[in-house]
Amino acid sequence: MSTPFPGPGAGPLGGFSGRDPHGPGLHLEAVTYVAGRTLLDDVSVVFPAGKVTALSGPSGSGKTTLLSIAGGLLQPTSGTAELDGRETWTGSGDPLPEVAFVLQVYGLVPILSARENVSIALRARGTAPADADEAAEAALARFGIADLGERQVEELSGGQMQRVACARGFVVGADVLLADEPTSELDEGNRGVVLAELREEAARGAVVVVATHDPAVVDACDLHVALDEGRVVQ
Ligand SMILES: Nc1ncnc2c1ncn2[C@@H]1O[C@H](COP(=O)(O)OP(=O)(O)OP(=O)(O)O)[C@@H](O)[C@H]1O
Repeated sequence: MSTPFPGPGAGPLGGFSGRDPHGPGLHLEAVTYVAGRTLLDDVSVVFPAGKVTALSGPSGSGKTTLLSIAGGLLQPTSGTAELDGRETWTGSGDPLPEVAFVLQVYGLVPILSARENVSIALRARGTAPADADEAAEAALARFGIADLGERQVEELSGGQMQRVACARGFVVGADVLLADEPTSELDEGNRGVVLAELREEAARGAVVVVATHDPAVVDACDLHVALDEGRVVQ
């Protein structure tokens, strides 16, 4: 079964061409990151609001590093990452409240239930516990795992954990959603579900960036930025 959510096609230079470079979105300008060696080298790219951008590249090409700088987890060695004119690096390594991540390593708390893992993302932002729990259940349902809400995360399969991580990232309704390989453990049907949800987030105006190795995911995105050895090659 092919993905039921084909995008308009991710053309060459999709991350750059044909758009106002100053439009709403996440703007990275001449970003370089050095940690022993140069991991990102003079990267300038725009992730526009309302679009899903695929970030592809071989393993080790710098995708996670780029997402981390884009979302304010890491300070660039030089250059800037700005969300609508505001630097995402706030000096602490905490992301802006407008930014949500789906992390490649999930970052779930193993002894908490799936619902609790999703709920805490909202509670941390000040949502009342009962409302957060209700929204968490709805978010789990978006990814087809409503029945797993009470299960401890350490009892779940890799793919189930990945869907909990997706629910936790998506539940916030953030202005910026940065998803690092969110479909790597999923079968084709569940990959289609995640792609549809990514498109929903963009449709409500969010900046959505998805790091991926999967050509089917790239094809389903609106735009495509490719990295190789820390440089943008497409
Ligand atoms: N804190 C760090 N210090 C030194 N090197 C690092 C650090 N973090 C990542 N690296 C290296 O930087 C390079 C880019 O890593 P990164 O995780 O960004 O790549 P990636 O494209 O996301 O890879 P993958 O597809 O395997 O997840 C790799 O060679 C990695 O070993």
